[in-house]
Formats: sequence, structure tokens, C-alpha cells
Amino acid sequence: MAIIEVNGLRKAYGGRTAVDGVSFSVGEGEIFGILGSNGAGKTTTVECVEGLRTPDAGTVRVAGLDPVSDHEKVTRILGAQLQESELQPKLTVREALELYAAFHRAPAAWRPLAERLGLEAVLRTRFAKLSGGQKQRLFIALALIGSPRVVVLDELTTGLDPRARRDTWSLIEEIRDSGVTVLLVTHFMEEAQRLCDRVAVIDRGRVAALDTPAGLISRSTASTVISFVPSRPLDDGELAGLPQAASVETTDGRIVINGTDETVDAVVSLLARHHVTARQLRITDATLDDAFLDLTAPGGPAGTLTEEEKA
Ligand SMILES: Nc1ncnc2c1ncn2[C@@H]1O[C@H](COP(=O)(O)OP(=O)(O)OP(=O)(O)O)[C@@H](O)[C@H]1O
Repeated sequence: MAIIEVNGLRKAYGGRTAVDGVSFSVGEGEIFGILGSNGAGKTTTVECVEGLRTPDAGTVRVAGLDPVSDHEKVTRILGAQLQESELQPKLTVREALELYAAFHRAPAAWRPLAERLGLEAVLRTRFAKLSGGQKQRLFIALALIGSPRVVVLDELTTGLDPRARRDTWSLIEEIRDSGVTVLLVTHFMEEAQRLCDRVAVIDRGRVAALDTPAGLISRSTASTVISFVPSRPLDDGELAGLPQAASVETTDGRIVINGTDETVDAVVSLLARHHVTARQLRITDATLDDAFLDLTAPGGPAGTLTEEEKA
């Protein structure tokens, strides 16, 4: 069952359109990713879901409620991550948890929540003295303190080191496993690929694609990466003319081709025809990073919408 439904959402600032007809729905228990470049319209979209902005057109529903006209009810269902500027630097972790618990009618017990998020050791530490990872864990705790059914996490791991980022990913999975739906806004393809059940790619205010991470990769014109060092140089023209090759690059003698299974077959035939051996041959699946670049390229395959996107 869908817990978030967004239909034909439009929002402009002044005369400038930021979100231009965005539609998606999020099923209960999913980790749903919103992916896009800077300025694509991600934050505006989730702010409309949170009821912090009023749409110019379209509808948004959270558990069937309008986040603007039913704002109070929606704040009991949906927990949003604060921005750093919204917490007093002198507040201790314990004070922040107690303060935010007091905002809710039926808050979660803050102590077990602090334990779950590894914050017991810093309960008396002021916000300004916390590390980046500790601050993010506190933000997650504050988003969860009202025992929400949905939590919105926006650019949560920006600025974290790789270990803290991975720790945060595990926490997000635990949150989902505890039954909370997660709406995750991110720039990081690896994060979306690892965590998200489904992803909406927003490009210039529109949904360019909506699918599982694996689905997005297989739909892109560059689902496979072939790389090798030829035993002798190959003709650039023949390489560029390979079927379904989205890109061909040569760096320090290594040829890297982004394409499909059809491209792999053509590379094998080309090498055989010219009696060239492929040294250090690697054939790997493309990453979400490759698919994202392909899906958001000007004139790219952004028009290949699934049935859900067309609806
Ligand atoms: N309060 C505002 N007033 C005017 N324009 C705004 C405002 N907020 C956002 N915009 C503009 O709307 C567009 C979409 O911005 P939005 O913040 O939704 O994108 P985003 O995908 O979240 O970007 P980022 O990844 O950089 O945070 C951008 O062109 C931005 O400059």
C-alpha cells in the first residue's frame, strides 16, 4: 500500500519552475530514493511532502492526508531530519532528545533510541562538539522520536567519511527493518544502489526515470562496461562504430567501452577478425553512477518511462 502519493506536483519560485509535474508513490516499508543533480528539484519535492511548501499544482498525500491542510496530523506520521542550523550549538544531546520528545504527543522513549543510535556516550556533549557522524545520528534520533511511520532523510551522509557513511547506511536499513518507510534524498549513487528499493531520478524538475536500482542500470544504454588492453592498436573508427556503444575511451593503452551485451559480442568478433588478443579483459555491470549520467544526459533516454511513470 502506498503511504506517500505525489501526483503532477508543480512548484515555481517567482517565475522559475523548480518542480514540473512530478509523480511517484512510495509503498509502506520501502526505502525510496530521490536522486538528482544540484538544483534538480529534490528538496522542493520533499518539502511539499513534508507540508513545508504549498504546491502550485498537483496533489500530495501522506497516509491519505494533505500535508498542508492536515499539517498537524501529518507531523505525527512523518518525521523529518533537521538541518544543522536548526539546533542550538549549546544544547546537549540529552537536552535535544528531551526537547524534541516534548513536541510529540506519544514520543518514543529517548534513552533506548539513543542507545540504538550509539549516542549514550555523548548524552552530555554539546551539539557543537559532536563529530559529523554523531550529529547525523542525533538528527536520525530526532526524526524518529515521534515514532513516525515515514522518515525523510535529506543529504544525510554528505560530508561524512566512508566509515561513518557506511555506519549510517546500516542504521537506515535497521530503521526500515523496524517497519518505518524511508524517503531518502541523495547525491550518492553508491548510497542509492546499496539502500534503495526504488529510485526516482529527478532531472530539471521532472521524473526522468523511476525503477529499482538494478532496473535503472539495465534500462540505460550503458549497462555493461568492457575494458581491455589490445595486443596491438585497434582502429578508432571501428571501435566508435560498435553497436550500442554509449562511450569508448582509451587511457594509457586500455580501452574502456560502455555498452550492452550486444557490444560485448561485437568486441569479441572485432578482436577475432583482426587477430588481436584482449589482455586484462574485464566485463563488469555498469553502476548506478553510469546509468544516472546516461539517464540525465541531454537528449538521453529519459523518455523511456515505465508503466508507473506514464500513469
Ligand atoms: N526558496 C527558494 N527561492 C527561489 N528559488 C529556489 C528556492 N529554493 C530552491 N530554489 C530553486 O529551485 C530549483 C530547485 O531547487 P531544490 O533545492 O529543490 O533542488 P535540489 O535538487 O534539492 O538541489 P540540491 O541538490 O542542490 O540541494 C533550483 O533552481 C533552486 O535554485
